Amino acid sequence: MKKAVRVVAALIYRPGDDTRFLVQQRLPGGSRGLLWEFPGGKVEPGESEPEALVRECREELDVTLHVGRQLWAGRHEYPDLMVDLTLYAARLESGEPKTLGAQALAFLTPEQMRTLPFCEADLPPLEALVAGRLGPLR
Ligand SMILES: Nc1nc2c([nH]c(=O)n2[C@@H]2O[C@H](COP(=O)(O)OP(=O)(O)OP(=O)(O)O)[C@@H](O)[C@H]2O)c(=O)[nH]1
Repeated sequence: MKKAVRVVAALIYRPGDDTRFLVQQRLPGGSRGLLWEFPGGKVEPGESEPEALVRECREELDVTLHVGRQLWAGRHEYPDLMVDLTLYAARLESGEPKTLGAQALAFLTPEQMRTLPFCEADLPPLEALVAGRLGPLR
């Protein structure tokens, strides 16, 4: 059976600017290398989704988040992996994002994001974001 992973990701905005969100480009070489995605990662056993998000973003970006509403959840089947992806809104509480685990980082509008090659699992929430269908961030 194909491996299934629970992945949590965040639509991260800076306090006072909820028009741009942080996206990252994956490192080259690995699965989905150089594609763009929302920061986050796999949920570890015993962890809540918000806890996993806070941990991943501390490890990968060296920032502290305040995790808010769940915005979207869905499943995507890749050739190698089944991903159960949940997307949360999150406010950047402290720290300036660093490229510790990514090729590149950018704060972009949804329209700008759409011009980049994103991981396939992110396309439905990205379209919903562009269409204003994800609802309020808070
Ligand atoms: N963080 C994150 N992962 C995503 C997104 N969309 C998506 O398909 N994924 C996939 O979810 C999986 C888990 O994410 P990860 O960041 O922990 O995976 P990884 O391959 O870098 O970690 P690993 O080397 O420990 O396996 C990856 O296969 C990744 O491609 C997204 O928006 N954010």
